[in-house]
Amino acid sequence: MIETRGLTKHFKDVRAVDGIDLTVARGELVALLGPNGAGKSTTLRMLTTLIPPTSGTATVAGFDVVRRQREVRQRIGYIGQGNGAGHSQRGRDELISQGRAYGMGVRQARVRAAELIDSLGLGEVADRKVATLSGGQRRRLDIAMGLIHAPELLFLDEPSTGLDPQNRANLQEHIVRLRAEHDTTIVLTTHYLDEADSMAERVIVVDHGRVIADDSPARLKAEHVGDTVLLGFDSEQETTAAATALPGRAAQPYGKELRIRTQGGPRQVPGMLEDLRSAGLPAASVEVIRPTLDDVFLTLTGRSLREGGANSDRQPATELVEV
Ligand SMILES: Nc1ncnc2c1ncn2[C@@H]1O[C@H](COP(=O)(O)OP(=O)(O)OP(=O)(O)O)[C@@H](O)[C@H]1O
Repeated sequence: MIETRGLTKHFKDVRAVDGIDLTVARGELVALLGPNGAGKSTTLRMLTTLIPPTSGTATVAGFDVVRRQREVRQRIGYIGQGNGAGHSQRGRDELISQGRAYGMGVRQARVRAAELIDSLGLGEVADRKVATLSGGQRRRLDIAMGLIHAPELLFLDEPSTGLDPQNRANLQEHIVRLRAEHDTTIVLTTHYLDEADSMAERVIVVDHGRVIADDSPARLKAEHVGDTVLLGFDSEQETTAAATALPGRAAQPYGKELRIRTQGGPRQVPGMLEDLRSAGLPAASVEVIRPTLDDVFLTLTGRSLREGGANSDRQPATELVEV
C-alpha cells in the first residue's frame, strides 16, 4: 500500500526526513512514533502529496506521489493536525459537501455520511453546528470527513493531540472499530506512547528524520529492553548474598533490592525464588516491571520520548501540546 525508498525532505539546512525506507501492507494499522520535530508530519505530508520530496521515491496505493498526485489523492483520506470542518455548518452537511467535492452523487454522499455518523458515534450531534461540538466530537467529525469517499488508506496526523484522556480513549476505540469494519489501511502519527502501544500492531519509531525501529510493540520491548525483576530482602547483607545465589542472571543489588534484567520476566520468577529458597535467602517481595515504548526509545537513543516536549500518557494532554 505504501512503498518509500530513501524518502528525504530538507527545508534549507533542516533534514526533516532523512532517507526513509518504508513498506506498509494493505490492512495494517501503523503508528509513526517519535518526539517533536522527528519528521512524522513531514513524512505524512509527502505521502499525501501535500509537499514534494527533496529526493527519494514514494508510491501510495500503487501511484507515485509526485507524478500521479491525483490518483493518490482519490485513494487516500488525510486528517491533518487542524480541524477540517467549517464551524458555521452542521456536521452532516459538511460531510455531504465533502463527499460531493470528491465527485459523489447527493444520494450516495447522504448514505455514506449517515453510515459514518453512526459508526463514529456522532448521531446526537451531527445536526448541530460544528462550532458547538466538543474537541473529541469535532475530531471524530474530521475523521468522518477523511473517510467520506471510502479511501483505501487513511492518514491521521496526531488524531488525539489536545483531547482529554476520556475523549482520546473514545477516539482510539472508534479508529480501531472503523478499521475492523472497513478494512482501511491506517497510518497515524503520535507522540502518545500508550496510543501507539494499544492501537497499532506495528510501531515505526522515528528520530531525527530516520526510522530507528520498526516492529510490533511487544517485539520492540522484548528485543530492546526486556523485563526487570525486582526482589526485595529484609537486609542489605541478604540482598548482596542473594546476588551471588543467582549466578548468570546479572543481578544488581541496590540497598535492600535486587534488580535483574531478563526476558520473559514472569516465567523466570518461580525459578529465581526456588534458587533463593534453596540458598536460605527467601525474598520478602517480588515485582516484575514490563518495559514501555519509552524504555525502547531510551535504549535506542539515550533520551526519553518525554524529554523535549514529547508527550506522556501520564500528564494532562493540554500541557503537552507543543505549538
Ligand atoms: N515548512 C517548514 N519549513 C521549515 N522547517 C520545517 C517545515 N516543516 C517542518 N520543518 C522542520 O522539520 C522538522 C520535522 O518536523 P515535523 O513537523 O515533520 O516533525 P514531527 O515529528 O511531526 O513533530 P511534531 O510531533 O511536533 O508534530 C522540524 O525540525 C521542523 O521544524
